[in-house]
Amino acid sequence: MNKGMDKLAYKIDYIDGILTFTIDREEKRNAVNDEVMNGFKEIVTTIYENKDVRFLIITGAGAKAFCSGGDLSEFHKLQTEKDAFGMLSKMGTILYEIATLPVPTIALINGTAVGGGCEIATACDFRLVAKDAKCGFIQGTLGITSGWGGGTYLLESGLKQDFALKMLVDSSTYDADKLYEIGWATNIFEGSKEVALENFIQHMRKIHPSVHHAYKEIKLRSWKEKNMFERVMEEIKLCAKLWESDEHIEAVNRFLNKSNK
Ligand SMILES: CC[C@@H](C(=O)O)C(=O)SCCNC(=O)CCNC(=O)[C@H](O)C(C)(C)COP(=O)(O)OP(=O)(O)OC[C@H]1O[C@@H](n2cnc3c(N)ncnc32)[C@H](O)[C@@H]1OP(=O)(O)O
Repeated sequence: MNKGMDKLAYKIDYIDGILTFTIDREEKRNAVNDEVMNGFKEIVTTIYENKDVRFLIITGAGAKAFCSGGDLSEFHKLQTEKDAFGMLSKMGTILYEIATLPVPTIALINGTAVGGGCEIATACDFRLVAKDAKCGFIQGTLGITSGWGGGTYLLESGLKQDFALKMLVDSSTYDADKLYEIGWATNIFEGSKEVALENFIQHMRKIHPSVHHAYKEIKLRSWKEKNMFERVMEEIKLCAKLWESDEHIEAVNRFLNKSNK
């Protein structure tokens, strides 16, 4: 790192066909700011330009959090529905691009995944969840709904409809065992996340990439038929409307004031 320069908010590693994107803001529980969004955009471009990439892994730095959602201190400055829609639709579009990549995507959930963090994980094809991690669509506690399209991915994820909708309306966190029981977690792991990942992909690795691309195409064809992108954008509009509400503004102020004490 150059002297005087801030460290990047994310890391991108590439080893042997595996591209790993790590949100690197441990001190903010890996909250997504504008720089992280741009990093996500960068990996989408990298994957389309580099045919050697076979898997995308998304994870968070440290052991505490996978991702705590949008950076409340940064995005709280957005005051109008229009401004909120600008930020939400930027990330929502990037997340849709990630969700529609031709390679398998894996959320390696090393710790808490809440709010937008839970949306990022839900947009991935698979979720490997650390035994002590808690995850949830907690947006309701802030007086808003999921704002990056995660509600739509969840409702299309094949989870029993009542479980999926309950996760959204509950707005609370679930532990790893419960997440596995309802089908949101693909696997639960204890110990090293790298080992958990290796165990998970060891069979997939032996399969030719064209087979993976074909299966993703089948999945994504059905999404296109269901107008997923349009539905994601409608979801984002609903969140942008609630963004201006007193309830949202007060809830975020409460969180930020508590954190600053
Ligand atoms: C905007 C998009 C929207 C969507 O579309 O879904 C959302 O994502 S809304 C949801 C936003 N996320 C949250 O409401 C989660 C807020 N964070 C927490 O509830 C907790 O921090 C935690 C994730 C459960 C972790 O708790 P803990 O381990 O006890 O850590 P602290 O609470 O002490 O936090 C440490 C440090 O990190 C800062 N922090 C945490 N999350 C965020 C965040 N989302 N944005 C900005 N900053 C965040 C927190 O303020 C602390 O900072 P300092 O006080 O400076 O140490």
